[in-house]
Amino acid sequence: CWCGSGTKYKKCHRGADAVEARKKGPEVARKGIRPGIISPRRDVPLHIPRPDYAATGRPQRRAAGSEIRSPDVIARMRRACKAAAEVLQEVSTHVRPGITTDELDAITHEAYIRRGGYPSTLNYHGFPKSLCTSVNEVICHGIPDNRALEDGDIVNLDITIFLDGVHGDCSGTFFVGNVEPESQRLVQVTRECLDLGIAAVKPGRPISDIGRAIEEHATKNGMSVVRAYCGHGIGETFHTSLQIPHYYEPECDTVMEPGMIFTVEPMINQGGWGHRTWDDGWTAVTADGSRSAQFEHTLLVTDKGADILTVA
Ligand SMILES: O=C(NO)c1ccnc2c1ccn2Cc1ccccc1
Ligand SMILES: [Co+2]
Ligand SMILES: [Co+2]
Ligand SMILES: [Co+2]
Repeated sequence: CWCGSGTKYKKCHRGADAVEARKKGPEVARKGIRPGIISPRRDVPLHIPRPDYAATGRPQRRAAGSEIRSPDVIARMRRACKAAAEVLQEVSTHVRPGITTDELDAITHEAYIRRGGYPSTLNYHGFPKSLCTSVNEVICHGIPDNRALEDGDIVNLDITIFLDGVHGDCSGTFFVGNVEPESQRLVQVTRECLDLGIAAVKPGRPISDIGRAIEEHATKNGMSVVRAYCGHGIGETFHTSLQIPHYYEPECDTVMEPGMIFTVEPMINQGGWGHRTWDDGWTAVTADGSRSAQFEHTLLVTDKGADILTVA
């Protein structure tokens, strides 16, 4: 299934997810149409090295390899992840009521290129922009468009840079102007979920420890964990076959080992965990219209725990 856990369809969250969304009936379906307009794709100067899929949109299928990264890849990942964190920091300073998500995309696009990097999401499976901007009930993969951010919104900016042959991936959820307390609490709990998930990273322990720590904290606070999108192995490819569920999935029993590099990127909903996808094929929204927040880091497993790489 989607998260690679091999769970049978009837048990897998995607099956339950689809059933849940159908139960919601037409009022959810109507929301599937994008309100904004997407601008033409931005160019990347030819001197910028680009990933294999930049021209075709399709990443080369590679056999599942070792998840243990070489010292050379680790060194390059440290630089790419630092650059990603710097870009996130820089772009977040532009978040305010009135700016459009497309303008944020343009700022991000230039910030990557200024650092000699390629926007990893651009044309990744055909994704049309250099940044994901997920506003309010959008869970992830929001496409920048001419929608202006409004006072009271929350917006996740998901940054991934391809630099020196490797990908650095991080995201944060930011307040637009004055945000009401319930949404502030959602963002706070989501940041705590990321911190607790990373604290659970220990060599010798199974990957499922991460989702257990996150799900416990989210549900304790009356919130839910999105099940359809996971963290992932990352390095010379944007995604590897390693999946990191943010809910407790005992079947995800891969043992964490020093040298592994993956993201933890919990998406936490105010209401139920169900999602649906807009008709653009990318934008994921909560099935019940409640708000969703996300934070993401790329981290290296060390013999003591986790070394967070996406720090500016
Ligand atoms: O790890 C990610 N973000 O942290 C991540 C994972 C997979 N696809 C991604 C991202 C970001 C952007 N896309 C592009 C896209 C491709 C196909 C379907 C939907 C979106
Ligand atoms: Co699944
Ligand atoms: Co990301
Ligand atoms: Co990611």
